Amino acid sequence: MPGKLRLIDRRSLILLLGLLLSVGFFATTLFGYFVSREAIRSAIIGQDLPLTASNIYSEIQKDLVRPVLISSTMAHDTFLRDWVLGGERDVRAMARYLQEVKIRHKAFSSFFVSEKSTNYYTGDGILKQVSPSEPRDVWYYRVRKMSDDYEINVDPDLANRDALTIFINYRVFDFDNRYIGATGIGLTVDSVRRLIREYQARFKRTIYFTDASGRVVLQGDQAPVSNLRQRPGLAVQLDAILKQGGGMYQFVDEGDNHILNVNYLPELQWYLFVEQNEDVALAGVRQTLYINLVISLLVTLIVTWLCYITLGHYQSRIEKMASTDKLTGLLNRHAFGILIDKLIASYRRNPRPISFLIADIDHFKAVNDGYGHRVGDRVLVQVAAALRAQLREADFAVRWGGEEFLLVLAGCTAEEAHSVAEKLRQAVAESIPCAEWQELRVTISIGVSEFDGEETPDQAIGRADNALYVVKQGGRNGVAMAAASA
Ligand SMILES: Nc1nc2c(ncn2[C@@H]2O[C@H](COP(=O)(O)OP(=O)(O)OP(=O)(O)O)[C@@H](O)[C@H]2O)c(=O)[nH]1
Repeated sequence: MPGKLRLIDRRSLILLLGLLLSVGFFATTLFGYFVSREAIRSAIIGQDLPLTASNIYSEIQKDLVRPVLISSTMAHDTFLRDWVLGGERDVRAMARYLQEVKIRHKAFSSFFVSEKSTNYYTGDGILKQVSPSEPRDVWYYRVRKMSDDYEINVDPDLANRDALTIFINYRVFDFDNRYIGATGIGLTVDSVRRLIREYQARFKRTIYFTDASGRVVLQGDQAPVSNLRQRPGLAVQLDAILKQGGGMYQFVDEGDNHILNVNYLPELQWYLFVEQNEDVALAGVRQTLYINLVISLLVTLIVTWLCYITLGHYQSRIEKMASTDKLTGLLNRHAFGILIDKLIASYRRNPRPISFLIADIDHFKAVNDGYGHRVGDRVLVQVAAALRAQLREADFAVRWGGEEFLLVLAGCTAEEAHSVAEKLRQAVAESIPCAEWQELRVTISIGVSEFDGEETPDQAIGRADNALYVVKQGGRNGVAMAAASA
């Protein structure tokens, strides 16, 4: 029973250790995760998105603001206005002018459309005449009516292969402020698109430009939608965002939280949207969290397993030390108490004979006195070894007293135990217990009893002891069977 109790103690200890380690690891891993998540979140809000926005902004300024200035210069150019007012006579002069502008500013095209003649002039001369019924000329009739000085028109139809083409359409007035046509240049915004693509690929950010209505006018490869009002999470706050003209926002789209940085570009009357899907940004830390949890679990399992093995090892060593006689290696009386209880319990369930042998070395005092205690000890060890040699698996031998031994033979009747005792007696008598003292011989006397099921084990051993006494009285070196219990 104490052994079982100790086992339960060991299991509880290991469970407690495992629990403590798991809770500790789990708490630190989770704490680390939340700290990293907050750090990433504040970096997205405080640095990443504003920085991306300002980089894109300066790139778009470089790509678009300059062309607006060029178009403005063209619209206010006295040559152009004088040439129109002079009756648009020398087409080649206008073509040269437009060609020059195009080459000097590396534009994709340069143009002037006259209100009076409806001619569409380019660097090559008259391209065509614009007409209100021609869908491709719709832009001109829009520009003609608009109140602003210019518009920026992203024209996908005129895309030059993969390159997106943008036209700056600038209204031209004569010196009396009468509308006389529209001029400007067409250009590609490849560098902006390249930058957008790069940011999107590297940081998994979505970048696009919208006009004041929320329509997407410029994007990398793909904007989430062509109009932001199609995104329910964003649509509800879109008007407020566009009205405020920029800031940091959040919205939920398809279950994911998105952080949004919006900037208004007054030069273009566009809004720059830089958006980060927070769940995508946190995928890395979340993966690290899972890996950490798995590592923590493995470490916990390994540590608890090692502790379980080590504790078991030391426990069995301590148990062995506590239950064994140091000199002979036989069991001591404490161990006997545990084992005999088990044996008797199994006898109660399934009665099988149990025999006891009490063996005592004859005249051992004389050995000690004659050869010294060291030799006496060696004799004890040798006799113990001879006893152990007779044991089967279910049997056990106990150092019962100084030079007295008890053998418990399970499944052995008194008759069988008697013959075992006789063999033992002979073996000891014939052995040389100490190699240094070849002439030294010892004998043993043995009393044998069989447990009758009615008595206690102590009583059966007492009967064997009485039989031993009889052998001693009879001259020693013999075996005697105990009398039946009274
Ligand atoms: N060397 C040694 N001697 C021991 C040990 N334990 C007990 N003894 C001695 O064993 C001797 C036992 O002597 P007695 O009880 O008189 O018995 P005996 O001399 O064997 O005589 P009988 O039993 O009558 O044959 C004592 O002198 C004890 O001191 C031990 O561990 N080592």
